[in-house]
Amino acid sequence: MPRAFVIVIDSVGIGGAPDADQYFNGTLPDTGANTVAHIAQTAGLCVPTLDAMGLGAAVQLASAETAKGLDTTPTGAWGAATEKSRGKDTPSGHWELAGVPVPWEWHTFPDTQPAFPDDLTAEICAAAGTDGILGNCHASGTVIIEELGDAHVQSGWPICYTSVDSVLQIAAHEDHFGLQRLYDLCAAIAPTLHGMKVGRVIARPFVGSSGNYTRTANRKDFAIATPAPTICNYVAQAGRKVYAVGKIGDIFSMSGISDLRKGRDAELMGHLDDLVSEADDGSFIFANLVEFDSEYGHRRDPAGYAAHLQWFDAALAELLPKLRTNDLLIVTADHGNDPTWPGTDHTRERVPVLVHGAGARPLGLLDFSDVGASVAAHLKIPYQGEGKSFL
Ligand SMILES: O=P(O)(O)O[C@H]1O[C@H](CO)[C@@H](O)[C@H]1O
Ligand SMILES: [Mn+2]
Ligand SMILES: [Mn+2]
Repeated sequence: MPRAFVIVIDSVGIGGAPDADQYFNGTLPDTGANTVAHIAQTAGLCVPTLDAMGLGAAVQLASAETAKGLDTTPTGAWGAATEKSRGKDTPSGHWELAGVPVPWEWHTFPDTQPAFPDDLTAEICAAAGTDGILGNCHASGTVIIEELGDAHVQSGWPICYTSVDSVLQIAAHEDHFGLQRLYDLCAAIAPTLHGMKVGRVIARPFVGSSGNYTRTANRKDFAIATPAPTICNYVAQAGRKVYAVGKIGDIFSMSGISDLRKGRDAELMGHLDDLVSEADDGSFIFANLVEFDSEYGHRRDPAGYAAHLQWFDAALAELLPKLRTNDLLIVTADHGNDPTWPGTDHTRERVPVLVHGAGARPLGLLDFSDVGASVAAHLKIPYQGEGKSFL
């Protein structure tokens, strides 16, 4: 029986979103942002496997820009997908890839201090058992723990911050505040935030001492439930297994998912390698590799981003020959995060859809949800999500 692998390389956008002018980093619209093309231009990019799957061709189709050095004639099926959900965040992108565009406007918090309404702050304090919170503003997560880490350790107050995304993030020290206490705090306030149509409460634990605070891999997202069944649910309803790798479990609140494997990106590639040999016939393997976004995109580090793409390209080159004859593997992304762009937020972009196991052909301009529909078609299961199969 056929199996389907979808690997989301988080934030690897290819420019050209027709509505980029409606999305911002600060006051600057995302018009012209292009994660892959601008990394190739500023840092240099050597990704022969992705390019052979169609990455360079997809950049050109999406944005009419050329990604320097990406000029191979594709030997895979390739296209560029456009998002319709009104959000350039991770849940919007993943849900739509999974066949469920977001039907509502997300609630975001203003770029003011305080950013959060007083009644919400009071609820956080009550749940945390503290007299106040720190932060209460838009921030970069690595910068705010540098700035407020000492005050957090001294006062015991949680550091609460947000971004242009529909999120409330809480940073707290694993030893001084406690990891489980942080998770419990996020879980306690999540229903209120979800009721406000805030997509996620994110626990951002960190360790270390003054001048040396670092975030750990124990990040946990408490996401709002999807408004309709996703490809994960349809696969599960057909009696097949759904393996989630990385953040996928959090993004879909584990709905439809029967096996979860987590870790840093290098470990996640190891999990994918294991799953190529051990995943059940007829199953769906859905992976997210987050470090493109969290370590390099938000940190505006084009050289680091290029190196991580090159690492992934080499790992993918080792994985592809191990796939079985009937396996389908799709590499795609959920939004952009151009590391050459002002600000530290995501950028509204089209994403690549690079398909191994479906011949060599251009698929043209696609919708995000065509990915979910194609997985269903490949697995030959009933599917009532959005999208049209490109197979
Ligand atoms: O700066 P950090 O904490 O990495 O935050 C980033 O991560 C959040 C969730 O992916 C985004 O909304 C962005 O703000
Ligand atoms: Mn993302
Ligand atoms: Mn992000």
